[in-house]
Amino acid sequence: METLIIKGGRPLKGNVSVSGAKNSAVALIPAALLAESTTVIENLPTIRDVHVYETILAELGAVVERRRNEMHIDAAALTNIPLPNGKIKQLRASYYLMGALLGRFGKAMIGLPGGCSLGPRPIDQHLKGFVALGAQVEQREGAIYLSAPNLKGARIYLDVVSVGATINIMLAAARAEGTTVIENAAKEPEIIDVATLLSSMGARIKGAGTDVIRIQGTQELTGCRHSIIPDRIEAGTYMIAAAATKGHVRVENVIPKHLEPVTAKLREMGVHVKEYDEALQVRGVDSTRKLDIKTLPYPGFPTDLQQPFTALLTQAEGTSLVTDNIYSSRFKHVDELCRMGATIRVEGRTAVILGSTPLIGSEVRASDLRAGAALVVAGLIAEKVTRITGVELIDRGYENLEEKLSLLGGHIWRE
Ligand SMILES: CC(=O)N[C@H]1[C@@H](OP(=O)(O)OP(=O)(O)OC[C@H]2O[C@@H](n3ccc(=O)[nH]c3=O)[C@H](O)[C@@H]2O)O[C@H](CO)[C@@H](O)[C@@H]1O
Ligand SMILES: C=C(OP(=O)(O)O)C(=O)O
Repeated sequence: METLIIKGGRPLKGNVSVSGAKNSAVALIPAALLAESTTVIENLPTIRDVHVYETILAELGAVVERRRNEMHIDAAALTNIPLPNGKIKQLRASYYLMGALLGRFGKAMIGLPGGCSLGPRPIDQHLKGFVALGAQVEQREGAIYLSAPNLKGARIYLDVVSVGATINIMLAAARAEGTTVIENAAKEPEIIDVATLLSSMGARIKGAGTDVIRIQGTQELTGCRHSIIPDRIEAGTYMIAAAATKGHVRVENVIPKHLEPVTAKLREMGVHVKEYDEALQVRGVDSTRKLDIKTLPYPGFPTDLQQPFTALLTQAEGTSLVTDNIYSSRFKHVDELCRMGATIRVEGRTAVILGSTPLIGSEVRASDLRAGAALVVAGLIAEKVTRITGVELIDRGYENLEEKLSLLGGHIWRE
């Protein structure tokens, strides 16, 4: 079992470069299976979710080659074997194999996905979309069976704004006959990234990034080359860590627009944030003001940064409120932060965080990916040594976390 060890109390200083986005990578890899020729994905982060996907692709018969941060995927000889469980359960985004295999073969059998446990995470909107495209859907013994000899474009209104359902429907629709219209679609930058790849492969997609997306499908998708957008959640985590340690950090290789909600909230606290074309510079201050945060679908404040931000708010002056409107129980980090001396109580979907609280290094466990990020931020602030277990969950989404933080002067290592 690996442990992350952090000796806190050192301000982070210097430059850090952000990797490609996890939530794009895990959608672009299955999207590549829609073509019968080679797709090259650049700026791929070296994270566990990508590694698990690589092994699933090998099981399916795709020829996968890794060259540094590139993945070459030749899906010409792909086979449509059932994927009931195992690797499928190790990540949330395995659900994209439903849309990809349905599009490519007209049928698929996939186990229910895993991913971070944040409260109920149904996939009813994904399935509603597949049914609208003409698929028969059956759920039994923990797996989904999909079959659609002829996928046909349709108008689909999502009852819930869902990143996964929007992308999954786009994948299947890219090879459907005719036009699909997704209404009340999610607008996250990762959706635009997937639309860009599918367009380069030959589908015609309009409206990605708005709440109405039109996809004109084709059977003629071909491989292409695509570079992944920067990971706004990784970038936000370094911005929060810089503010929390009262450091001075330039976060490079970012799209500042994608981080507007984080920049706005840091500025509201009194933290200095400067925007450049492809970088954000964060300078922490001695005293910060309390805040209220409400998570929302993009362009609102991202739920994936609510947990690390909570660690920062233990240092603000006054009592802050963090409400998660996306997930009902994304608060498993709270008990661990309290173990480190924080005073936080959870009332329904809201964490009430008492500020100006010194944190003391302790033995804590990352229950999920961003809970882990919250504990890393807390460990960087805390007096004495913090030992974090559950590191494999942090590895799902952060490339070279200790190296990047060490280069910024953080005292962090893995045992
Ligand atoms: C791999 C990936 O990209 N993961 C991201 C994706 O997860 P994921 O795609 O799973 O999240 P969704 O956007 O689908 O979920 C948003 C909300 O809709 C609900 N819902 C979703 C689908 C559905 O069929 N029915 C339903 O009720 C969910 O329970 C949740 O309350 O977006 C989340 C919200 O920004 C992020 O936290 C995750 O990091
Ligand atoms: C919740 C997350 O990931 P996933 O949906 O892959 O579990 C996340 O990246 O914070």
